[in-house]
Amino acid sequence: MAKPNSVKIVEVNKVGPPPASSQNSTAAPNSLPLTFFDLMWLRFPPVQHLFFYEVPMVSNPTFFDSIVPKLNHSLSLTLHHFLPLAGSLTWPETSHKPLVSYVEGLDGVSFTVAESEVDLYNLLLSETDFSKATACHPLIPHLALSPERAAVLSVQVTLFPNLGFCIGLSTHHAVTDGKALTSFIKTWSEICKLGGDDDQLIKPLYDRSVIKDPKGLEEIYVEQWLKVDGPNNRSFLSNIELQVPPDSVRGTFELTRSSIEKLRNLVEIEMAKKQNKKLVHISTFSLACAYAWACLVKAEDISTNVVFLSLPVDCRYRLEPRIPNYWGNCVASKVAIAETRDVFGKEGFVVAVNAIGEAIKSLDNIGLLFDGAEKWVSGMSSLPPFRVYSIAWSPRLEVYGTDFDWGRPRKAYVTSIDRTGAISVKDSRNGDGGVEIGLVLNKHHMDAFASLFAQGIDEDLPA
Ligand SMILES: CC(C)(COP(=O)(O)OP(=O)(O)OC[C@H]1O[C@@H](n2cnc3c(N)ncnc32)[C@H](O)[C@@H]1OP(=O)(O)O)[C@@H](O)C(=O)NCCC(=O)NCCSC(=O)CC(=O)O
Repeated sequence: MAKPNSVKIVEVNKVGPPPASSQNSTAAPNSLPLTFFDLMWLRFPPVQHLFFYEVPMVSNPTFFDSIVPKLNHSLSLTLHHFLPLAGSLTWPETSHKPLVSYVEGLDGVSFTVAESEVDLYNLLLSETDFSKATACHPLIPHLALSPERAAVLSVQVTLFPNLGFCIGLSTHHAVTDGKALTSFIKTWSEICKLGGDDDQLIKPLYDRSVIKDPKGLEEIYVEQWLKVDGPNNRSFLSNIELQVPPDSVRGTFELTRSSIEKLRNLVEIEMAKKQNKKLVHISTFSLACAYAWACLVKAEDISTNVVFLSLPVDCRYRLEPRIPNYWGNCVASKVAIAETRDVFGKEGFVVAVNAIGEAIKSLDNIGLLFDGAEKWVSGMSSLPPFRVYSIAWSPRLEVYGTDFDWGRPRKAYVTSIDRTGAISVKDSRNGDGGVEIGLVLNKHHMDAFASLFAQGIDEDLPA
């Protein structure tokens, strides 16, 4: 019997933008230097996503003769505006830092077409069972990495006969963050839906001079990376091999709009009781992250005195001047800190909201945005001896709005959290302003988390 995780690879080809001669001058630059924001992620494992689309009764001919060519052609048109994604990262001896460049005829996006041979669709989308974390791996495209060269994007489309298909993406974080990747995916889906290029689409800003670096972080990060397993280590391979823990399972948990409102009321009541005027930031994001974090600390029965939660912060709206359309990496990191025993307490969730709120509130002071940034690369190049929780993705990136012409995704996963251990936070599929939490844990911790998660929102919280 076939193992319930196998797909048949039908073809692998390379997709690039249309030839330069056939295009107008709005193309993205062929080559870009990395900024300090990019350098932070130089050896980070690929960020991987899966988007499942339900297309009942989809046949093999429809998929191979219509859907795949449509996705392939629109990808090519889209890459014209996002050339770095079709390129490669290199670090020539003549350059003091790495760069990403696209060379026509050499580079391109690896595009794999596959067919699922078993019912992976129902296995992975089951609402009642947790799927094995590795079950979805055959749907994720390989991102070619070698010491000398790293691919930036690879794509895989996989057919589930009669059920639908899935689009898998692997990307290199040193070239794109969540906002930049989302702008590419949204543009691709729009072009696919419209059936051609659209000049009205918002064009990315590639100008690197808008990124100021008064602390000299670029120099610091380059020096630090060269020294990790160095001297002069210009490799793209990580010194830390992040593994998917054996026996881990993948879980998705929904906080509906009304659950979030209940949580918000709970926090406000607790704050009023204590006449605590300190808490000034109670957003949907902080409530959702705090709830997941508090449940997780309890489920994992953490024994350290203090717990940390690292939050990604989009700096595009926080730099002066603002750079909303900047394309590349522009995320910083803020860490929320709480005493573990307080998180375990009856008001653990409120403690977690406070900790996250304080971390986010500190961003009002732009001077604190890069506080401690000198140590960000050293933090990335070694594993801490204790659990550091982190958040991946953001509800604001609205993955469930990604419609390539086959409707909203039936399900979207940030699958790479299985290596990083991050908590993924996304918008809710039903578009009600709720939040979807994604986790990969061992089965024992997942069961404990599920129970705590359900208890907390089922309890009679004031609505
Ligand atoms: C620091 C933050 C997380 C804090 O978020 P918060 O929502 O708590 O606070 P905030 O000040 O931004 O927003 C306060 C309120 O205004 C609303 N609001 C503000 N700006 C908005 C916008 N542009 N679009 C829609 N809503 C917006 C919020 O929804 C919220 O309302 P309401 O409470 O009603 O909702 C965020 O500002 C931020 O930078 N988010 C982006 C993170 C990101 O890019 N992540 C991807 C990283 S890359 C990645 O993850 C890849 C990987 O590593 O795997």
